[in-house]
Amino acid sequence: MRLVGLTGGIATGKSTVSHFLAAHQVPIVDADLIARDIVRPGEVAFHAICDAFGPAVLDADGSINRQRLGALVFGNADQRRKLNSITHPYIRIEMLKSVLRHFMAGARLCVLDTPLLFEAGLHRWVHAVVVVYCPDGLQKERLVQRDGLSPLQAQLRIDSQMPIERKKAMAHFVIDNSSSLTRTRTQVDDLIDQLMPSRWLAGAIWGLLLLPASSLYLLLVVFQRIDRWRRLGFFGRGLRPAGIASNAGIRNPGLSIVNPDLQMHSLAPAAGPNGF
Ligand SMILES: CC(C)(COP(=O)(O)OP(=O)(O)OC[C@H]1O[C@@H](n2cnc3c(N)ncnc32)[C@H](O)[C@@H]1O)[C@@H](O)C(=O)NCCC(=O)NCCS
Ligand SMILES: Nc1ncnc2c1ncn2[C@@H]1O[C@H](COP(=O)(O)OP(=O)(O)OP(=O)(O)O)[C@@H](O)[C@H]1O
Repeated sequence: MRLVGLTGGIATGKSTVSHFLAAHQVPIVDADLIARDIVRPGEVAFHAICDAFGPAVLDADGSINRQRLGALVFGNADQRRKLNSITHPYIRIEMLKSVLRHFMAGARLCVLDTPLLFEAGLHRWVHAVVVVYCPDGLQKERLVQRDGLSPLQAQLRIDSQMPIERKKAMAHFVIDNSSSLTRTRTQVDDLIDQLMPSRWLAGAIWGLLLLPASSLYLLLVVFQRIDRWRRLGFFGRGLRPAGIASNAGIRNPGLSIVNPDLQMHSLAPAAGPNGF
């Protein structure tokens, strides 16, 4: 299977290109979707985010308010680094699991749709990098229009990433998405012709790597299950979920948190003097 990294700047058109790729039955591993899954209440990164950012980033129903967390991290490099250091390890593991699943299912090509491919160093792990490009003026215009942001908010998001011109210079392939969707689709069709490995090559690699790939997949699943049990305290006292251990206000009895995972742990034995 050939692994391709698809990246670009925010709102330069990665999802648009992914959509065209998916129409060719190419499997897509979407880092933004994974990033959303792992921060749902009770999921792996949720407690760590509560711990690091406090109750200000929670909604009344106990879920993370993405708009507020976004306002904190876009425009503040330290806060962004803090959020990335929590989420990125989990995103990487989920991406790897997803890649392995597509490999085991016999996919010949798999695309990692990852806005921060270069920033996170993931470009080193793929066969080729495709950058979806449009000039930054147009990027900002599309971002403002799509997300209803002010020009300043849009600029802060754009400035949180490596400049699109630099990404373009580092790409193996560039898809210019600054004109019509039809032109973009034509470029995607050409790209697939160039990137799709032959059946015999993909089949030979599949035969060779199926056993190690499935073993690695199984290991990751077991590792994650044990980690979850450990965090839930199934091994003796265990580790308290991060959000509860802090003095960031999560234990404030006046705060309405309906996540059962959190409630269960708020009944855990009293913490030591430093909260642990
Ligand atoms: C900050 C958050 C809460 C904002 O959520 P929101 O729903 O407003 O945006 P969404 O998740 O749809 O992301 C939109 C775009 O913002 C850009 N973006 C997201 N996170 C980051 C980041 N940490 N640094 C730079 N750009 C980012 C990407 O281009 C992404 O496509 C959210 O993006 C998040 O949890 N980010 C951290 C995880 C991450 O790095 N995600 C990117 C995938 S690797
Ligand atoms: N060729 C095009 N012509 C006009 N509008 C476009 C074109 N390509 C994308 N758009 C619009 O630009 C916006 C951004 O595109 P898209 O959502 O695909 O970007 P993205 O890179 O996936 O964004 P993000 O980084 O936030 O995930 C969308 O509203 C989309 O409809």
